[in-house]
Formats: sequence, structure tokens, C-alpha cells
Amino acid sequence: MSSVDDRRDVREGYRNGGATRSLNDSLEGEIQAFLIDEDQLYTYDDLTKVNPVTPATVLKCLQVRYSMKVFYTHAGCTLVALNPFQPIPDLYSLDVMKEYHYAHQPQEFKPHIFIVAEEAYRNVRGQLEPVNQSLVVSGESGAGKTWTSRCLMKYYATVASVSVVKSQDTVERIERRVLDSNPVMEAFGNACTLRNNNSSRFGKYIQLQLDRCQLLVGASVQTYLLEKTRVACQPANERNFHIFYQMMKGATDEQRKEWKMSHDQSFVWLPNSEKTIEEDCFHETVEAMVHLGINAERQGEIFRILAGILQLGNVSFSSSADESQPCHLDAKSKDFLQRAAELLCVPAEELQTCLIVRTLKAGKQSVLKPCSQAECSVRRDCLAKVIYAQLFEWLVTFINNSICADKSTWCNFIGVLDVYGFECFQTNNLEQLCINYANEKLQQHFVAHYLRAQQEEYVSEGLQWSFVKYQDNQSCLDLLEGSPISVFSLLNEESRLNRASDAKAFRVRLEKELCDNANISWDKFSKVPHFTVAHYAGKVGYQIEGMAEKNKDPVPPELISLLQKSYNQLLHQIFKDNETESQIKKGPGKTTVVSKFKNSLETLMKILHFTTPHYTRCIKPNPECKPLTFKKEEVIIQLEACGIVETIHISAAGFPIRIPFQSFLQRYALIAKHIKLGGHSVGLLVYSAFPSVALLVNMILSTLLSLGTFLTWCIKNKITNKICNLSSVRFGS
Ligand SMILES: Nc1ncnc2c1ncn2[C@@H]1O[C@H](COP(=O)(O)OP(=O)(O)OP(=O)(O)O)[C@@H](O)[C@H]1O
Repeated sequence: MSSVDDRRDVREGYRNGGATRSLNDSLEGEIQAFLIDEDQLYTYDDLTKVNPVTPATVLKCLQVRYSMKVFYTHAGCTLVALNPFQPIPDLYSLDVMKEYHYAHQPQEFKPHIFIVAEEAYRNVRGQLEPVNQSLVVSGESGAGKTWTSRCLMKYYATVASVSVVKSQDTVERIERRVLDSNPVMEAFGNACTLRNNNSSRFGKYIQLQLDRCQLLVGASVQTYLLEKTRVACQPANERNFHIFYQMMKGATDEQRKEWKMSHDQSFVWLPNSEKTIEEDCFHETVEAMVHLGINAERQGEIFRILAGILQLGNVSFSSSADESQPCHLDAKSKDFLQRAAELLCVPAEELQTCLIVRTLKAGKQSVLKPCSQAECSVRRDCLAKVIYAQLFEWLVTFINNSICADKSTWCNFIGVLDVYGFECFQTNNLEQLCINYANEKLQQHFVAHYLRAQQEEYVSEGLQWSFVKYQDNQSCLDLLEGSPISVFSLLNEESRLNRASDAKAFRVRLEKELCDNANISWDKFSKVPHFTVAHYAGKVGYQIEGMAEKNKDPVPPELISLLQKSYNQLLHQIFKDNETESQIKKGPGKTTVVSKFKNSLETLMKILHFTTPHYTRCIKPNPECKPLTFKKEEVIIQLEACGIVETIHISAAGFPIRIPFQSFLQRYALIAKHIKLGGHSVGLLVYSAFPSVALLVNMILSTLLSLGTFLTWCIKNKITNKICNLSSVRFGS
């Protein structure tokens, strides 16, 4: 197994100047034998057939397929999806969906995301444990996760449609609503970033609920860690959430007037609004909102809140000459503040006081303390962030109420997980730490479920197996979330202290407590306090300054009290008895960002653990999002990061189709004698006791199952009494 450092060096080698040459050099030797007939490479539908399996041969195979416009390739248990960055006619049409759905053996068709979808669907139909399914879609930003998730949802909305059995009305209500949740959530949760014009700034797990007849009867959405800081602070050359631009560009004159958004008005929190993208489609969002049941009155309240946030962003503060006096607002800022107050339906004077004066509680007494200029800006941003985050949460709850089926009507689900990819920027802080932690957890699930568990099972069942080495990320997870001492536990401690965090002192503490873990390091000469984590996908340096404060995520109680007084019904409702208030009552720092995020991820991992997973790795072929452009330096980094070569090795050597022993017996017991269910002594002994019967049974089995490979497996393994000890039965290649 290569060490984390080795892998990083390889990646850096690929990325830096002389990289292409060294990559090409290493490619030359390894793939010579394989590339006898380069024209044939695109025919490799499954990378397990590539020989030899090396990063270079796998890369070459994908490159050739991509150049032939073949975007999907199996890699054993995983589907690799290369982003074409341009619409491919008919690749996802209704006819193609039907083809895969009605196929006798969809696996024999060209690799496609619909194979994954159909396999999961048939698993539910077959009721093999675990019946519930999870489709895990991963990849870096812009790789195509959201696109893939949408395809999967459309597939189920089509093939598992109730339309054949129920009225057209019901179809409108269920499938339409499930699909309409996408544009609404994307409008509020996606933004144009440097890496992707439609980047999801939150993670989501959508459960598609199926009834006894495997018809789609509803769905529910769980979201993770919305990047709310974007509302008040947009990275250079990036934009705010789509919805603001949609309003600016799509509003009618009447709406503009109501929202105080004249054509010539510019907003500080709406950078790069001259850039027009496909997602700037206000009417589509509104239409989807209507389908979801958000009536015109509610929409009005939502858009006024958003317009109020924009006005708030234009308010600036100038410090007072006398520190004991609050900051000033110039005439323009006063005007913006007045408009913000009107749109948020709160008293303007009170809004101003909340932003420039802090209320300190000393026992039963309250002391008013003027805020510094910087503190005023922080309070303004905090107000915008808390409003937007709560509004988003309300929206998700509303969508869930609108699309979720009654528990009595559904019995199984297919979950689609689309979480943000691994992130490594020039400056990384708490957001990236959480995102990368989530990716580590998912990678661990993959490693534990597939790479490790499968191999251990082969060994425990006495099958001939030579262990394939893989990169286990457990030590990195121990570093981040382990007990009793980890980055998270120390960060939480720091955040709970009743004082401002000292970044330098915190760095020293981290170094002292965590120096034994090889996954963390420090650049001694760096002037900015930071720590570097060696993630499975590469090293990331995290800036410590501001991390503890972000982790506390404090919301001044005065701001919440103000919003509770709003006569905008929606704003009043979402702050009436929400978690934010209870958090404030408990005291700041009690529920930190990382502990909340860790808990929600643990719940997700439990769900994944009890479902049958299917993995799709989306690959971004070039960083510029150019159509049909394959940059091997970029692709190989992504292939290595997700351990695709190890996956192929294990898949190629292992048994790809696995049925739990109990399910196998339940289904096929009738064709074997002397079955004693529940125990290990089972009638499959018939194979060894009566060879001629065994042959007959094998023939029936192979016909019934349409798995010609079964027989081969039986012969290969010379079925003996040992089969009785197997906890599962496999049909190998
Ligand atoms: N299969 C596909 N066919 C055509 N275009 C695609 C396909 N997959 C992705 N794209 C294009 O790539 C863009 C980026 O894809 P997508 O938004 O799904 O990435 P992502 O992995 O979800 O990124 P992020 O993590 O930033 O949300 C899409 O907007 C679309 O233009």
C-alpha cells in the first residue's frame, strides 16, 4: 500500500511543470503491452477487463472511450461517469430509459447510469436484504453529481410511475412534485463558483419512497451544511445564491417596485451580476414553487425577505471618534437600512440599534455596549446568514411536507446521496474541514463496505484469496473525530471557552496534543497559524484564524428577538420557536457547527449501513468545464483519490454477484431436498451427496437464474460440504 505522502508526491508530480513528461514516461512502459490495439480500447465496458490494471492503463482506456463519446464505464462495483460538458442527444431520453428498464439483462447493455438505477430498482423488487438501496454519487465540484442525481430521479419518476394505475392528477401530485423540488432547492442552495456554474452549496440525501408494488409514492430530502456565509461574503469572481440573480433578472416592474430593486440599483452582495448563466430562470423556480404548493402569498413573503437581505448588504458603518459612542451610518446607508427594515417588516430604529449596540447581561441587569465598526459588520452579516439559513431550512421542511408520503403507504426506499466533493482552496477554513471530513466518511464507508469487508469475508470463508492492498483512511478519521482527543474535540473545547480564541495558542495546543498522528503536520515557517491534514484525496492546509468563532456560530440574541417581532408572517414563524432560539437559551458554543455536522453525518452513515450501496464516481475531465476535453493529469488525480485501481483489482479478482445465504435458500429451497432453514445444515448437501442430482439442480438453477456463470463457479470451487458453511453464495466470473 502506498503511503499518503507517496500518493501526494505522485499527484503533485502530475500537477506541476515537468509533470506531463514524467506521466508520459511512466505511461510508456506500463501500457505498451496493453496498447497493442489502441482502437479496441474503447470497447472495454468494464475496467476489470483491462490488463494490466494500472493507473496508466485505466486512464488510457477512459481517455479513448471519452474521445469516442462513451461517457460511462464500469469499474467492478463502481460506475465511472465522465462529464461530457455538453448535452448528448438521446443519452437520457424516455426511450433509452425504457430500454434499460424492460431489458432482460440490463447489465449486458452499454454502461449507463440507468443500469445502476435499474439494478437498485430490481433489488427492491427482489426483496433481497438489505432491501433499501443507496446510490452514492461522488466526485469533485463540477464532476456531474447533481446532473447524475437528477437523471436518477427522472428515471424513477418515469419507470416507477403511478400513472398507469392512478389518475393523471396523482401523477401531477407525486412525480411532478418530486422533480420540482430540484429547481427550487437548486435556486436557493446552488451558486456559480469558479469550478462550476451551478455548484451545490449544500449536501443532500433524497429518499425516494416506494410502495409494495415498487411505485414511487413520495420522497423526502435531508440536507447537510448549507454554505450560508456565501449570502454575505462571496469569494472573488464567484456569485451569491442563484435565487437573488433570478429575482434581479426575472422580476416584473411591479415586483421590482415592491422589492425596492430598481434597474439601476447595484447590490454589494450581488457580485458578477452581469454574468448570465443558464440557471438564471426565475419563472422556472416560481413555477416549481407553485407545483410544490407554495402559494402566491407565501412566495411574496419569501421574496420580500430575500430583497431585505440584499438591502442589508448595502449598509455600511463608520466608526465614531469617541469609542464609547456607537458607529454612524451615512445617509445612503440609513436609506438602505430603512428599506431593509421595511422589507423584513421590523422597526428600522430597532434594527439599527441591534446592529450597532450589543446588550450584555450581568445577572438580571442589561448593559448596552457600542460595537466597533468591524463588529457592526459582523452583526449585519450574521443577521443575513441566520435569516437565509432558516429560510432554507423552512423551504426544505415545506418541500418534505409536500412530497413525503404517509408512512403507511410506503415500505422501501431508494436513497440518492449527492454531497459536495473534496475541496482544497488557497485558503481553507471550517467549511472545507467539514466538507472534507464528510468525504472521508464516505470514503471510509466505501473502504469498509467494499474493499475491506469483501476481502475479509473471502478469507474467513476459506476462499483462495491474495489480499489487495488499499488506502485505509481510518487514521485520518481518528485525527478528525476520534475520542478523546481529536481536531474536533479540541476545536469544540476552544469554542466553548468564554473568551475570543487565540489562533497561535490554539495551533500550539493542536501540535502538542496531536503530534503522534502522522496525518497532521505544520509548516514551522508559516506566519499564518494553520495545520495541514493528509486526506485520502490529498493534503489540505487549514487556516486556524476564525475557525473557533465559525464553529461557535454565535447569533446575538437581540437579532433573534428583533426577527420574532417581524410582521412578515413567514419570518415571524421561522424564528418563533426555532432551534436558534433554544441554542441561545442554552448559551453560545453548546451546539457547535462540527458537533451538529458530525451528528447528522452519523445518522446518514447509519442509513447507508443498512442499505445496499451502489457507487457512482463522477469525474471532471478538465478544470475549465470545456466540452469533450480530456486532461489526463486532472483525471488521474481523481481516479487515484477515489482508489479506483484498487477497486478494479478487487472486483476483477472477486465474486461480483452476492446473494445472502438465507435469501438464496428462501428463493430456491424448493428445488433442493432436506432443507433445514435457519441453520447451517442445509439441503445443498444434495450437491455432494448425489452428483447426478447436483448436476440436474445446477442446470435448473442456472436456467432459472439466467446466470450462466453459476455453473462455472460451482465447477471452479468443486462444491463440497464447505458450501454449507458459507454465509452467502456467490456467482463468480
Ligand atoms: N451527463 C452529463 N451530460 C451533459 N452535461 C453534463 C453531464 N453531467 C454534468 N454536466 C455538465 O456539467 C455541469 C456540472 O455538473 P454538476 O452541477 O452536476 O456538478 P457537481 O458535481 O454536482 O458539482 P458541485 O459539487 O459543484 O455541485 C452541469 O451543469 C452540466 O452542464
